[in-house]
Amino acid sequence: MPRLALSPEFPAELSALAPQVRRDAVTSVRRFLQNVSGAPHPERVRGARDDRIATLRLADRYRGVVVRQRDVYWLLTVLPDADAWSYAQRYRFGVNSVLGVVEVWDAAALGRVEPALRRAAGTCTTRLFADFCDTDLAALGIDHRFLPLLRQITDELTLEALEPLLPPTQYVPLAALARGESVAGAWRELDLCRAAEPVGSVPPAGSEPVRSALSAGLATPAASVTSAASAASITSMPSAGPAEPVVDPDDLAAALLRSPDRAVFVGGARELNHVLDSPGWCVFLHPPQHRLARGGPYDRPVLVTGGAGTGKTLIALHRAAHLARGGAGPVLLVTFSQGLISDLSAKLDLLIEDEVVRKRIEVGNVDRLAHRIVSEAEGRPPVLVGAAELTALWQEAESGHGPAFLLREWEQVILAQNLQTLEEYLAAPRPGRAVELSADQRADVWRSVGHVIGRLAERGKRTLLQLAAEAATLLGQFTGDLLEETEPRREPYRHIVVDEAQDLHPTQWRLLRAAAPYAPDDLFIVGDPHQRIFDTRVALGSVGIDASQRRLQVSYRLPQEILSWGVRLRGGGPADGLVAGVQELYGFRATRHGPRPMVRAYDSPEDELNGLVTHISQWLEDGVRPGEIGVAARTADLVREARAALRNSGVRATTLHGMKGLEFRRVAVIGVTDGIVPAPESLTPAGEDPAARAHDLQRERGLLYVACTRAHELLYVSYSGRASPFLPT
Ligand SMILES: Nc1ncnc2c1ncn2[C@@H]1O[C@H](COP(=O)(O)OP(=O)(O)OP(=O)(O)O)[C@@H](O)[C@H]1O
Repeated sequence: MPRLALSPEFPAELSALAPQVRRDAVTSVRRFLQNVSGAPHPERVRGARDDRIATLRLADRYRGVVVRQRDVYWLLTVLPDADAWSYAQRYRFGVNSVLGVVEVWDAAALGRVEPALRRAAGTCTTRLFADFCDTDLAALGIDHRFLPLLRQITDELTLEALEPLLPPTQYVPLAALARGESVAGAWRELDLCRAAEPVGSVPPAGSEPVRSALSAGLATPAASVTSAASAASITSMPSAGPAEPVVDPDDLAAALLRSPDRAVFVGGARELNHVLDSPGWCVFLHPPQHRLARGGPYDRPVLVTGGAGTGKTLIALHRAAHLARGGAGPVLLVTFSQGLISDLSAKLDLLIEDEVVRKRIEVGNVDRLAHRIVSEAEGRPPVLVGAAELTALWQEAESGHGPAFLLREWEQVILAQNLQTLEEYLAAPRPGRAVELSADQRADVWRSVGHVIGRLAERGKRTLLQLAAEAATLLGQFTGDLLEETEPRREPYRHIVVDEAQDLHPTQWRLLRAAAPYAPDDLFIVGDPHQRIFDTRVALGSVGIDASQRRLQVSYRLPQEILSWGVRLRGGGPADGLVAGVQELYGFRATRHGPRPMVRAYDSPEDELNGLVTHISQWLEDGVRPGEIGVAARTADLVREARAALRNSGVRATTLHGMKGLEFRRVAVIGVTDGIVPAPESLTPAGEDPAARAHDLQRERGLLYVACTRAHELLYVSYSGRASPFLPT
């Protein structure tokens, strides 16, 4: 029986075919898998660069292109006959000698550019890689067949121009060397392209240890398809020195298994259907995503940070699925809003076929969790206080400071540090609060807070943060020291996976920490401090979560043009929170190019709305579906006006806050006007607290950045009158 692996391009090409051709092609692939009569057989391709390449007739005038080795077939694409033959003649395939992953070379294009490269090199004496001998390059997995061409490269720009023609595992270490990295540094970058931690892997001499703080375990197979890298077999060289991984370049099956972004094995018709019917992200993970989602068990909590569109949510989904398959206990996947809960639940339904496994995962947010715990403990649902009522209470309690100041002090200093007594408050640091308070002033504030808490208690009402704090205390009582060792513990979840972690308050973190036992794989957290849209900045260490950190650098959503513009908009500067210290956007990059963001100035708000309608109509005429378009504005009024102007179009309009976690093909952000963004009413007056105002400004910037980074194809931004000061010039 043949062993069949599919590449991500195959389902994509297949779905673009006419229905009858598609049906015939699927039937042929099924027959091929079952090795029954009528199954297509491999036919050699004349002029192919790789003698393992063949075609399979899958439908009338359509062929699949395969790389085969013994009983292993890697089905790359399906194309009309002539295109299939030229595809087969264009590429060659290899195995990276260091990582053991498959590599696809655009050999025809490289052959075409070679004369030009040689000519350019003839007029120049410098060579980009002159300082590195062939042995250095071999240690970085550079294919020896590429060396003659590589030796002609004179500068970084030429190397960049070659990037689309090279496998990433060749380009990444070369780009690192070109940037001035040492061989060891380039090796570390290459090592990030692994989909699983190798057993017994050591870097070349002279490099620092690169083994992650995470476990070195290989991945567990997914339930339905044999996940690549799950059976990665990197053997250790039987030498006297430390174990070096040895890759067998002729073992295609092992290489495919190590390449979860390039191949997935399907064992039967059901698995074939699952791969063909699921979106690509369900099946093919990029190596760093695979390594994080399927790695472990992790003996400490894990925190994954990364810019917009780096796949954090996908990793969280795959991690939750992986943990649920492990079956150790219930999994909670935490996200931010009700809308995102439905979105993630629907994605989990797509990702997990097995109902029993799916039922092990609950998707929720912290408020819901707190509500449930307190309801169960008290026997009735808690009553929440409304914003207006709370403001009135702070006004009533005023002690020389306004309601906004007091609320911030309560939430960001007192609740954040769980301060229980005046003495604790007097001794507590007040990070992020610029206005100094004397001991007497603190005592006044404490009295005001006590007043509000007392009045709330009299009315039987609570804020969401109070609810979270109470729920954490209740869980602490269930699981605390008072229980006998033998008593079953009462944490409701075995694993918690947190998405959009940047906006959680310390009190909410305490609740989550209390909701899972201290055990391997307890907490897996993903977030981006640059996308924070609420005023919470917390280092996880300060709430008892000692997480090991991983960072993602590549955005798969954004074209480079939107990414670079967004980074300038965000300020590019560091952001604090989640980890101790600050996070930079440095190194954040995209994998593709697209149009530059369109920034349009209008004379009046009416003209601006007309401009929006014109652009959206054009997009719809271009064939973009309404559901693929997102419109956002800072204020609810502007959103209402946009909805009215776009009525019946089916296009979604929401606030900047509402864009969090979403993704659209095209995005229009309107009203990016001075006086609207940043929203004046959400800024603390500079005279009241300059540090709070600076934080407010950063938060408003973050909000605009979040909305603008939702587009994976096109971004349109407009304003009327004077532009928002946040817009890059
Ligand atoms: N393995 C993959 N296969 C297919 N598409 C992918 C993959 N990884 C990422 N993407 C693309 O990138 C998009 C962004 O992924 P995701 O929403 O998980 O990123 P994120 O880091 O959570 O983004 P943000 O922080 O901006 O909300 C996906 O919707 C998808 O279009």
